[in-house]
Amino acid sequence: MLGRKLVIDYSLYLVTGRELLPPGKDYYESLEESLKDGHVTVVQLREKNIDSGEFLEIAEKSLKICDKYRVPMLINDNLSVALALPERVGLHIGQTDIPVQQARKILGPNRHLGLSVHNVEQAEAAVDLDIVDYVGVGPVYGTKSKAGIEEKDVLGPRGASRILQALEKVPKRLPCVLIGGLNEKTAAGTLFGAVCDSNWPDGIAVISAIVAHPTPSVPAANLAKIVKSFKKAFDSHAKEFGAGEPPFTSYDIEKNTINKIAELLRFHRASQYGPPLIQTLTSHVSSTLSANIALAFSSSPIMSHQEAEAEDLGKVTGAVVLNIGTIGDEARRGMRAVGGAANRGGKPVVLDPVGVGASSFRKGVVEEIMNHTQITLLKGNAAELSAISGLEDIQSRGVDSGSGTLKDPVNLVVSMACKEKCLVLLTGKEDYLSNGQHAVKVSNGHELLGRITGSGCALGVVVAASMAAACNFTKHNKLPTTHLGSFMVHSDTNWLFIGALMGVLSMNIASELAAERSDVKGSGTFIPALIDELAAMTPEKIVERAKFGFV
Ligand SMILES: Nc1ncnc2c1ncn2[C@@H]1O[C@H](COP(=O)(O)OP(=O)(O)OP(=O)(O)O)[C@@H](O)[C@H]1O
Ligand SMILES: Cc1ncsc1CCO
Repeated sequence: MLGRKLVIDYSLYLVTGRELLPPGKDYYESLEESLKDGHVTVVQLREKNIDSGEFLEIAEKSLKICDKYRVPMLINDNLSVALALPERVGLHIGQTDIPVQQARKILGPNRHLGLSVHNVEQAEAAVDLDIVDYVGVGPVYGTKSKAGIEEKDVLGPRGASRILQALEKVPKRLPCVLIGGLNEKTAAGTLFGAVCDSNWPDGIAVISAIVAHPTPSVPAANLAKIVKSFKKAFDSHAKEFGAGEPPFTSYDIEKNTINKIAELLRFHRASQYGPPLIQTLTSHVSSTLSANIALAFSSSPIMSHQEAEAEDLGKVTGAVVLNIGTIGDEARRGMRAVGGAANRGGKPVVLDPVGVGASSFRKGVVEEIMNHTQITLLKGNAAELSAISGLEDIQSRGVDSGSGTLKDPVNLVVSMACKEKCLVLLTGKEDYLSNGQHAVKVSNGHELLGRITGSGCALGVVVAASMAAACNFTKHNKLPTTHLGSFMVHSDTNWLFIGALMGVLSMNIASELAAERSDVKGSGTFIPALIDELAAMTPEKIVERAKFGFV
């Protein structure tokens, strides 16, 4: 690598866009307001359709403002404008601009040079060349400032994460900035979502969220806070566990687990917060059973998938379930709105990717959901989780567990939890739950659960209700938490994990008690008995019957 002088903090990278200014707003005034509080860490001047003379004039005036606030400046595309400015002004180029090797040759070794990359191949090429100082990775979402972006080119956090993985190969880390559609709503989930095995984004590049705002210092401060929280949570976590591990601080999760579960169920049953509202977007097959199961488990179901009411409901929900069982266009749109509202409110989100391995349509839907929403818990049977993880040892033919057995279920849940940065619950005869550091195996349950339709879907609702209870519990006991999208980093113990485990145990122990009843003759009579036994579930029954262990 060449020794360059300028060291840039990429945390909040402002890209200018005079065409996006609110009516009547002066460009220089907007730039000064954006920088004055010290939140923006670097500025890129982006000017389209003007000649170099005018660009240089704007750049010279902009540089005065940047210098005043000690913020480094970069020029977009225009090599001659960059060269006409002092060497401390860098250049950012795209894939269709002057080839990067030539740009470096002309700029010399010391001028800062950035490159946009849109896919893994371009990222690998940038790494191999070893002549740029950082890359911009995007577009993460479709954006107003770059018309003509097609859906297929939009990376989403998961696509960005794949590019970060490719960048990781460089001996000296190549910094990277996420760009495209980032704003106060998308920033946190995107930063976390783009983290891969041992690489992470250095910051976010923002255009319209700042430039189009009448008071740009406000979004600048909010966005800087989000990046700072990400870095704080992520850095301390990464030091301890490595970049790809999810940011949970559950060091003492194995201690007194059963007592914690009992304490949480006691709190949930008597909660002064009232039954948590569980918004469930689910199949028409599972809807009624899931709603009754939620009621039996001291929760309040609402089975709405309407986009139009997502924001209103988001203010009052305790948790949401996104179940793709019989998903159509309306629910697909609804999931985007409901998932976004839940993430912004810090509410747990359960994803049930029903039958995901059965069709490419379902695969696409799940990929889409995981891109627009930060999932708190991913729940699936062996075929479903294998399909998502890319394992091919189990072929999915439908929506039920079937007879698939996995060679290494513990490794599957642990690695998926690390990769997807969420809790992962694998269901079947035995259930496995992991947060990426710990994995627990639950052996409770009854085979009748496998002989009724929608038991897995209903379990998703019970787990969501249990995690909503965990959130109320931490709030009630004033346990310190950090809200970052739907991530909740608990400094004491991971109550979301405890909550999810409480849900799994409650449902499975209820199934055993139901199956033992003399009035249960088969799967038909089992369903009402299961609802009754879940309603009658107590901390004592869980303590007495729970069969689980850390594996
Ligand atoms: N043979 C079994 N023995 C014990 N418990 C079981 C058995 N089969 C399923 N279960 C339990 O049933 C619940 C649902 O898991 P399952 O894997 O059947 O979900 P699913 O395939 O998603 O179901 P569905 O698609 O019908 O909703 C889990 O709690 C699981 O432990
Ligand atoms: C049978 C069935 N078909 C689509 S969803 C569903 C319920 C189990 O998930």
